[in-house]
Amino acid sequence: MEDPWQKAYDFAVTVARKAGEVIRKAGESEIKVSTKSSTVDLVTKTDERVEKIIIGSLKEEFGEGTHCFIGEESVAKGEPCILTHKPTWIIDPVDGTTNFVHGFPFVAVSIAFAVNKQLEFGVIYSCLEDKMYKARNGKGAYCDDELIQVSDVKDINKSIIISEHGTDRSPEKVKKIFSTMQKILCIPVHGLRGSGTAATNMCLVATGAVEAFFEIGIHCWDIAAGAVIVKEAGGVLLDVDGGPFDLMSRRMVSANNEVIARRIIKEIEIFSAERDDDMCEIQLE
Ligand SMILES: O=P(O)(O)O[C@H]1[C@H](O)[C@@H](O)[C@H](O)[C@H](O)[C@@H]1O
Ligand SMILES: [Mg+2]
Repeated sequence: MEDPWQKAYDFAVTVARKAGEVIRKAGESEIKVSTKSSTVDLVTKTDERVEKIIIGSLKEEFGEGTHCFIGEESVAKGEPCILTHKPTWIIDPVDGTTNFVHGFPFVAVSIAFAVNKQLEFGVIYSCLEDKMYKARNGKGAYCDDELIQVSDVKDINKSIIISEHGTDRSPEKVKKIFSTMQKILCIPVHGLRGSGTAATNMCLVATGAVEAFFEIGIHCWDIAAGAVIVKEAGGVLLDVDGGPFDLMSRRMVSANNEVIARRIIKEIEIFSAERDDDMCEIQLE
């Protein structure tokens, strides 16, 4: 049967590579930082420029009317962040902006595509490592055309777990984040890690380099592509309270299997994060 989204998938890979080249070549002035709101959420000219390139290319190829776009920088400028039944591109032009600014070598372009509120495919280009991760619903996950698979570790004591601190520095949230990390470290696990980009972290789960990655406070554009890649590599996605994964909830556990995911969930101290789709006042559907 003909796949209606094959062209979109191939195009996403091409656009992600093109965006990654722009990031790699960014000059001094394009790395200059401004800070969003009261957090330490950094943004550079490159974030904005790359998002324009990606959305511009997609609009040119697929038309503005039929496809919708949720992009980190567009939402920051007031565009709606609502997932409707329409074909929707979910884009993080530079995942790991803080890394990018500091020259810490993990920066990713993340592009996902959803139809009828279901994720159809995800593409993550880890542009400084030059690794292209991609997955389509029901068709497996790949890194540079090689099939990837999550680890088969079921014993939490033999695991490496990734967690991030996010960008919110309110003391009560930071306290909960570190308390959770302490509890997980002392289970004990082999180690705790963090690459500074949710997209790359999810690729590390998908390749079996780590057993799990969880975070509260991430956004749909950080994790949409990674969600398809983890699932297609044989992993699981859950909410931090053990319920079903919700892309717009700003919280997620991704893991190699449910045993590991649920063991971590037991230790997570949950704090509130405003939903992505509550950030917008206009409801489109
Ligand atoms: O803002 P960008 O796109 O760089 O993304 C975020 C990361 O992906 C998070 O895991 C991470 O914890 C931070 O919140 C970071 O901001
Ligand atoms: Mg991001």
